[in-house]
Amino acid sequence: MAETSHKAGFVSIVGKPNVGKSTLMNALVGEKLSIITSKAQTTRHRIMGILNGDDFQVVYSDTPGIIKPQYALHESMMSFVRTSLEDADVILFVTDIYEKHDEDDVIKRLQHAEVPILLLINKIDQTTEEELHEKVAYWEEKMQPTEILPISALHGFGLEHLFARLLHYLPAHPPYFPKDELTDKPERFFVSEMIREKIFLNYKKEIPYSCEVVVEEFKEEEDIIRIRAEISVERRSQKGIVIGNKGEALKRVGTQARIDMEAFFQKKIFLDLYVRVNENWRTDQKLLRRFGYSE
Ligand SMILES: Nc1nc2c(ncn2[C@@H]2O[C@H](COP(=O)(O)OP(=O)(O)OP(=O)(O)O)[C@@H](O)[C@H]2O)c(=O)[nH]1
Repeated sequence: MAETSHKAGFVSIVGKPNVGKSTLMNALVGEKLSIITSKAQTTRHRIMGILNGDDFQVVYSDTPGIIKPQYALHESMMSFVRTSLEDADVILFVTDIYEKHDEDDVIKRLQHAEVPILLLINKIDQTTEEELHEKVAYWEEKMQPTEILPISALHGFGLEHLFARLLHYLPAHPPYFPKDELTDKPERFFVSEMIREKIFLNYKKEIPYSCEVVVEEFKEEEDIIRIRAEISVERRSQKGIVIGNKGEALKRVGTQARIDMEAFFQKKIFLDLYVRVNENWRTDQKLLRRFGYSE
């Protein structure tokens, strides 16, 4: 294979919260790298998912949903989106059939992009043809993207065509990463994300947004991985809720996360979970840095 016939590039997946960005990246990469829940703002980091072929390498970036920042954590989440847009060779702007037409803030960010923008209308499994036509017409007028593609990330509709169009726009370039690499994130990152996903699934209201997970210990032995992770909450009252009556709630989170980890690492997992109060960590720059919210 001649080096020049190889295509490689960075593809940024951006859009509002909950439109299906993580579902799309996982479907395109063929691995569950990004956690998915029905709650908005599940993704807090930029997560790269790399898809390798003989003559291509697509480096996808899943990013946090675009919001107006309300505290330091949000500022940091939005800085991940900004750098991801700056690096992009192709932008996948994901919207869905439910998104309200108030996206001017997002559109302003994309207006200066000098790379192709593929606008994806997701969740078409839940709409009618007529509604879809309306959405397409709306976006054509509002944003004039390079292409508009209707998809269903969850059901895999339209993804083959999307991939073909992506490859078309990808520049000729040698691979950026070794061909056996799947992501830029270390194992510990995925461990903390699996725990965070279970927190999102098991608690209500502000609790998921007030929790952060740090893996304090990750010890791989021959037949077992021993993991110790700490869940930070913002207030004492939240600690009680996360632990639950006789520790039952925390135990449930641990059990569910362990099952996912055993599937991911193909190894037995011993998981030890602690809860600690780190007051106002979402606004504390030092703690945010410790939790990995800086580039
Ligand atoms: N019906 C339907 N639901 C979908 C589709 N794609 C994603 N979803 C659902 O939409 C919800 C949000 O999906 P995510 O992939 O977490 O969305 P996101 O844009 O990454 O969300 P943030 O982390 O908030 O930015 C989940 O409940 C998904 O199962 C789709 O094609 N059809």
